[in-house]
Amino acid sequence: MAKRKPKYAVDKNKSYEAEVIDLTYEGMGVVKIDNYPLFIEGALTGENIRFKVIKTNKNFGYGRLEEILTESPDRVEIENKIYSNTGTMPLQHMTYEAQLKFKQDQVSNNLQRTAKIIDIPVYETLGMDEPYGYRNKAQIPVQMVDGALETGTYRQRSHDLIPLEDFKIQDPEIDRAIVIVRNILRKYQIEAYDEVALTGLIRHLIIRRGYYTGELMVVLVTNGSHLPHQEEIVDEIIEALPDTVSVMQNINDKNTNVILGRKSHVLYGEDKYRDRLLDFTFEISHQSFYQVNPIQTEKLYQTVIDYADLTEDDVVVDAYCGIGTISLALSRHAKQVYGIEIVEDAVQNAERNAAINQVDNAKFFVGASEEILPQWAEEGRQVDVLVVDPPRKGLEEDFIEASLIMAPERIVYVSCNPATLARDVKYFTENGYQAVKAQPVDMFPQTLHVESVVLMTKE
Ligand SMILES: C[S@@+](CC[C@H](N)C(=O)[O-])C[C@H]1O[C@@H](n2cnc3c(N)ncnc32)[C@H](O)[C@@H]1O
Repeated sequence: MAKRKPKYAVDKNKSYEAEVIDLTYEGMGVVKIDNYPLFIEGALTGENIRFKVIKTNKNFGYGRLEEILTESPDRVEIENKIYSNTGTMPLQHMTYEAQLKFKQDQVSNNLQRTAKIIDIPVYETLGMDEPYGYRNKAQIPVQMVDGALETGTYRQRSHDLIPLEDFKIQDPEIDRAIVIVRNILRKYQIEAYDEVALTGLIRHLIIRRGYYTGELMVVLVTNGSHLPHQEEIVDEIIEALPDTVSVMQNINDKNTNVILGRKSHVLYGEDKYRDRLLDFTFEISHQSFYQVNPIQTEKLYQTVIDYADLTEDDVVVDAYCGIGTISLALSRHAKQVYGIEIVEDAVQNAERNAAINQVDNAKFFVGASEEILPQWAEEGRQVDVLVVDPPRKGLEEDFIEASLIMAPERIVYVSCNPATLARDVKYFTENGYQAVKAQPVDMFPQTLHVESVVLMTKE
């Protein structure tokens, strides 16, 4: 007997009208038809809309926005629709004030509503005066389009390249550099990699730029080691972009979505460029993490310094320290800082950064924080302030357990994911800590990413 289709409150491909009652963490408008929730991209809270149902699941569905019947005051006109196809600026239809509020709500919803940490104040998001042109790093896919090597960005949820020269949220000097390198590669008839046929050479172009130094690093990610006309290409890059201090080739010959391969070598200069933050100079190698929004990074780090509230007798652990940026910023206020970082290149940068900034009270350790901290706890090491800045998945239980044994007076948690932040803060608050305050910082305007800092103290 044929299976009967399940019946939902709505029918697929039919249009409905409803009021948008909320936004999801992915920025989609939420409507309800007979209590059945549907998510609609591009709709804003408070708007009355007409939408067509495009997908139905057991507990919720998705709709496509057809018409906005009454518009939210938070809506701004999108000048160029191309960015709606790229997905690089998913909040571009919202005023910047509304974006900041959306991010504050993400942090407070996760901490207060989901994790039930109700007494923590979540402050207004620290925003930018000019929320465009901020990214100091571009990782640009390269493809052949109509016979020409093109740089741009993928169409949303695909690997089809949309050629683009103005990325809006990147440093305009980086946009300019991408076009220059693209034209040089075209001149020497270098083929882009084809990920279906597995032929061709150039996969990605990575450009990083020091905001305060202007120094440029250019990385050509190639499928194979031989780069025809290597010398001419490198010479032309340096001539056209005289601020270039490093040209690297990274070889990635695997059939994978991962951008960087394991092997790299220097084609010009050294494997590093420099930038400055809070009066420190940092050397950054191509494998190392470095915050992408320099103006906001200084606000983020200043919040960490304020929340850490150090005295000159304090010993600090900066876990997930990258190239030692937070460690050095805190070293001025502490007796000793210990950084932990899993990427070896980043630790080498951190050590060198301590040396070039004449910091002699910061030491760095290569390894997983969830392995190193438990060792330190077992050795009975003392720590007064613990700073953590983990990747999106948050902290491992072994790490939290070790922190509880070491029992620092203050824990400053820097997070790029409010959901794992709330999960981890809850764990701490159930084990002898209280959450004191939370400060969202907008590191990624026009996008859904939410960064925040939380202070916890020992009860
Ligand atoms: C969000 S970044 C923060 C880096 C640094 N605090 C900063 O502001 O530039 C997270 C860092 O954690 C490192 N990392 C990832 N997993 C790790 C682990 N298990 N143990 C130690 N470091 C890790 C990454 O390589 C990266 O440098």
